[in-house]
Amino acid sequence: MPGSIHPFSTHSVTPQDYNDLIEELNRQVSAQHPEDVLQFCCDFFQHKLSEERLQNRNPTLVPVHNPNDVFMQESTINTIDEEQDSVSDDLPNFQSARHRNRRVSVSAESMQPSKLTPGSTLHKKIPKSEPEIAMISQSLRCHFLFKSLEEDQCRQVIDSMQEKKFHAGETIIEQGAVGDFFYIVSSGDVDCFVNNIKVTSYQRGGSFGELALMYNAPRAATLKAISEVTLWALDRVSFRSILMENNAKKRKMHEKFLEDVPLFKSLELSEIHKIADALEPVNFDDGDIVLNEGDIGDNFYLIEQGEALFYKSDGTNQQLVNDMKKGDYFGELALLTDKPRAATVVAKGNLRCVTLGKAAFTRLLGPVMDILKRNTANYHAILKEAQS
Ligand SMILES: Nc1ncnc2c1ncn2[C@@H]1O[C@@H]2COP(=O)(O)O[C@H]2[C@H]1O
Repeated sequence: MPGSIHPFSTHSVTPQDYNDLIEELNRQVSAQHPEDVLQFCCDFFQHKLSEERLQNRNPTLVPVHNPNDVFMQESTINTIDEEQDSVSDDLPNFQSARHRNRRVSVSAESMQPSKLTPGSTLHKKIPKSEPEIAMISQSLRCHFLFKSLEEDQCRQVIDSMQEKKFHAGETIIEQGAVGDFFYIVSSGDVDCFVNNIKVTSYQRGGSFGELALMYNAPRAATLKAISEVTLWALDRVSFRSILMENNAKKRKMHEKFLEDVPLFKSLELSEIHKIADALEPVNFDDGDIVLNEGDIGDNFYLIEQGEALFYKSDGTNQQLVNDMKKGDYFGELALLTDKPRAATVVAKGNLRCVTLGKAAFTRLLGPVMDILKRNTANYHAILKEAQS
């Protein structure tokens, strides 16, 4: 616009403004002691830039945020048609990742739920049949990310989901691409490949595509339709606006505890965060059976509070073989070996645990798998001793 000052030009920032910014940054760095100072500074300025752009209603392109962005500001990814766009090619995480039929622009927009007013475009209501609503609702209830949502948040997720159809052979998600949607399968079969190796498949009620949206990471796997497929898709903006605040609370709650768990001492903070996100709390009263010897194993447990007793059957009696306390873990043996549970676990007093399902256990505990395997040798020794 001739004669007008660009709202983000240096003209709008006085030397005093600049000094104030630097001082604020210094204060935050001193208060929060970030592990990655450069990333922290980068997030700080991105946050400021996004705020200013929002105020000026000029959502131009900004870089993608760090998954651990403490400023709770998220970039909004809009998928737009190839022929329409004005796209940034300098998105650090996603430079080479471009979807086949879509191009991706990243614009500054607040993801804080408090800033999303009802009736805004983010709170859309896409009509669905009752059976589809029931199916989506059931699928969400089984998903670690959505399980703890309030009823109205769940409803928002369901309302926001849009139908997408794919033909047999079509790629739904490409490994390395930018994350744009989280999906629930309505009908058809979908195969999942990591580095061209099939790792799993999904049918009606199955869901995928959450990782890239949660962590601003490139897609971790390729998903292909192997029949005619209909999916319900939750766009990135809705996903983050509904889920992330909820998740931040959960992360805060478990983070401190996880950092003190000896097994996780070697992990990076970002790895701890991912584990915290996937945890599900479970409580037991005195004498409750947590799991039974001989059962199929489907969960890994960490003791957050209380004590657990381990019993092994000698054919007629139950023998006490071990006990565990806060920070200890159990349940990994059956997951590592695909064998039935090797002992019965009983709560002594009130027992509070957090659990990881098998898929999350395999995906997230890769970095400590060697330690887990090494430690199973101790169990074998304990169990042998108890049986002799
Ligand atoms: N072994 C696996 N590794 C990575 N992603 C997986 C795996 N199994 C299933 N997936 C899903 O495949 C999705 C690919 O996109 P995302 O990375 O967003 O989220 C990923 C998960 O939902």
